[in-house]
Amino acid sequence: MKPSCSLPDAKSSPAVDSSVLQIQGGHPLQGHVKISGAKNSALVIMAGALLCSGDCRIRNVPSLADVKRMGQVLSALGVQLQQHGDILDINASEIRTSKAPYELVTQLRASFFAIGAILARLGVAHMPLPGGCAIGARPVDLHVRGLQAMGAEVQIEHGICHAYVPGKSGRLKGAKIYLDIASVGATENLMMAATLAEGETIIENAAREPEVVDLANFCIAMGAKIKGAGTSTLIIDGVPKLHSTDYTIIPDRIEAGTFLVAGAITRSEFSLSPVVPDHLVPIIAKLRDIGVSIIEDSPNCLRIQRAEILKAADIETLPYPGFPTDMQAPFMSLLSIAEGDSLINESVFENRLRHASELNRLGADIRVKGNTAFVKGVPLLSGAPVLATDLRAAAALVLAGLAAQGKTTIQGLRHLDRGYDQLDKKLQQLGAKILRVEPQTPVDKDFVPNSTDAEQSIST
Ligand SMILES: CC(=O)N[C@H]1[C@@H](OP(=O)(O)OP(=O)(O)OC[C@H]2O[C@@H](n3ccc(=O)[nH]c3=O)[C@H](O)[C@@H]2O)O[C@H](CO)[C@@H](O)[C@@H]1O
Ligand SMILES: C=C(OP(=O)(O)O)C(=O)O
Repeated sequence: MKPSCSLPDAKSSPAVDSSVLQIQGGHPLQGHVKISGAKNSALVIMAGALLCSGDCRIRNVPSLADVKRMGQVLSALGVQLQQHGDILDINASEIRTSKAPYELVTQLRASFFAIGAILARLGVAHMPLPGGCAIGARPVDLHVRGLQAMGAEVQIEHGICHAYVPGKSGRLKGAKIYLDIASVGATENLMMAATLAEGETIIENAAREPEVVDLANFCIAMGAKIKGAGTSTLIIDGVPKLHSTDYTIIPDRIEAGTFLVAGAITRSEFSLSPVVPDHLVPIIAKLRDIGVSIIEDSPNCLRIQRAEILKAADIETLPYPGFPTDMQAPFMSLLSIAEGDSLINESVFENRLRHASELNRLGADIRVKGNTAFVKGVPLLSGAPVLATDLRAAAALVLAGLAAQGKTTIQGLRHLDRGYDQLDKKLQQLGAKILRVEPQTPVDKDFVPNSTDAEQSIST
């Protein structure tokens, strides 16, 4: 592999956040959309490649700002990366430094998940506290306590988590770990650390998300000994070394869910693939409660059918296989135009309802108290300027804009671009009137609503 990194450096990334999305709502979607690889798998599997002393080829990598930044984190550690389309080659045979750069790590959450892998390889790691969506405090205490249980000395000072493994071998030791919360990131971080530890690690109350299983399968493909992935007990037998592999990431269930909601909210019929229907069970079940029909065209292809009436439904977000917190905001958009009153309880993150007030700008009737949103369905939304406050809030506003009468302008696209692979382009291909306007781009006259557009309604 050539000693270079083909991912752009952070400074050369475009200042995407000054651009806006303009949406002319009320146009039904049709055709087929291709679902990209899962963001939350890609990011943690890139961290997992640090465990391997040889080449790793990762396929179906989505094109996302977070993936670029994660690539830059690895590159800053001295790891070799090469990208060709959706294939990413990573060679971590040499990790030159144990210090991850603050400017990059603080831009995403998953960067912190690499501390376990760095510690397992080098016996020392210095990792700034992470960034990611501002949806709650998001501490890393479970990650730290798990690493300590495996024999690491860990201290957080001046915003940096310093960890080292005392003793000659520099290897972490297998341990029994109980997670107070079934944290996705802590499960992944500790699982990676345990693959190269001495002896057996048991993680109880482990997260069961498909992305955790994907990471486990990737590690197993490199020779790790992991049992129980997808259950709440993980048993990892440490090995001294992991070998090269060629691995394909699962489809993104949250992107697929977002397109299903796009179909429901615009009362459209189209198909999407590839998907793993099993990963979408809680999302499809909730859409069916709301009155949306979804059929399997083929084993990995779903078709959403035009919804006649959208009915209110209650939602409580929960760890997998419960309803995913990452789909809560998109469903809030959908329920805002359903018939009747819905109650949404966000129980995973303590501050993840900020999109409610932006949806109200579009004419929704949502009241928030604590972690609960009371959604009174309205017959119609109407376009307005809105601001995205986090990744899924951005998606929710795009969906609401597709359904609203007239023009919606969305700012804060840096959130959207962190986690959706060209959402606007994919929607355009389905027939949506959506346009990204860069600061220097003259405004497209077609997107200035005229009376015909403004009068057009997608209501039944
Ligand atoms: C990059 C990535 O994969 N992000 C996903 C991951 O985030 P992430 O791994 O950060 O989410 P967690 O599962 O860890 O968080 C769940 C809850 O546990 C709490 N907690 C977590 C760790 C800890 O040490 N202490 C603690 O108290 C969090 O504040 C939160 O309230 O899972 C979330 C829950 O499905 C998803 O919304 C994110 O999209
Ligand atoms: C919360 C999310 O991402 P992150 O954990 O990367 O902030 C998300 O994907 O919705």
